[in-house]
Amino acid sequence: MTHRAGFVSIIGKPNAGKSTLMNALVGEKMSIITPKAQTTRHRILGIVNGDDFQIVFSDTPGIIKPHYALHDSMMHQVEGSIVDADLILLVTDINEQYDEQDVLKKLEGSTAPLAVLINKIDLSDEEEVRKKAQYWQDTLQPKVVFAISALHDHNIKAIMDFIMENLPEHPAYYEKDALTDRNDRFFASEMIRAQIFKQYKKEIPYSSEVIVTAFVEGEKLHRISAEIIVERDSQKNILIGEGGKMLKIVGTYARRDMEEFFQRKIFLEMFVKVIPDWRSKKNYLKKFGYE
Ligand SMILES: Nc1nc2c(ncn2[C@@H]2O[C@H](COP(=O)(O)OP(=O)(O)OP(=O)(O)O)[C@@H](O)[C@H]2O)c(=O)[nH]1
Repeated sequence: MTHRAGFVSIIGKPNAGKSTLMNALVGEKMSIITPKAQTTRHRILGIVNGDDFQIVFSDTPGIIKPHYALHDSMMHQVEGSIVDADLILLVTDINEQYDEQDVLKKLEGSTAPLAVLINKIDLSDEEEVRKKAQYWQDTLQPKVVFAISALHDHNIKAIMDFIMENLPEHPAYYEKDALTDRNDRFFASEMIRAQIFKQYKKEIPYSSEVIVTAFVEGEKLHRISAEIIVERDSQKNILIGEGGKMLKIVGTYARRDMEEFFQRKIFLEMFVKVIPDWRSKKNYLKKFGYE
């Protein structure tokens, strides 16, 4: 029996719907999804296994011009995933105003087969889809252009078929029961970060990082301790809120998500810590897992 396996990179601008697509393709809630741009900070692998195939998806941070060392790391992860790719899925929001130069630049020199996915077509009409499809065909000459809605599972099957047709012959890269390269600590910290993105306005989410400092597994209960790092005292105060009100909301929702994800009761404690300008400091970024 021939076996197929390969790396499929999902790239695009912030907020295009990359994480939503990855979760739809993998069938698991692997990447956190929020209405805010730049939610995803790490490359996250999502693996789909069959008897004679293994697809290794990479969800990647949205492509932007870097303003902090943190962004440099995020963009390196995108570049790495393009280099590794056997196939590239470029996700673009149908309502994007032809402003994707940074994305096109990243793709220069890449020889992997490319599919352009015009996403969120549920928010548009046929005429616009036709125009955009033509634009992408002319601009990048991809192997194929799909009009999709990641949120509503529209045309996901067609993407899977395209991937299967273009997957190289290769042995599996990961164990056949692996779903991701990330561990439970990572997913726990991401679930807290998702709530920070959802509960606060602009500044706090982008200035926050979450580190799980302890993860003790029990048969009935997991005990999880986490630190939330912010850049300034003022942010710490906002994050905690009056009498701890805001932090309690974050904790409550994050705990619920964790209980669903891990299928266990969760005891969660969180501490807020200030590290001035951590986003610009290489040593802290390294410590937080940004290479
Ligand atoms: N209407 C509609 N909304 C969508 C669709 N796909 C994604 N969204 C929404 O778009 C927003 C961004 O989705 P994400 O999947 O987090 O986008 P992303 O590209 O991973 O974002 P970054 O992490 O910033 O790179 C969320 O509010 C999604 O619910 C779609 O097909 N239709």
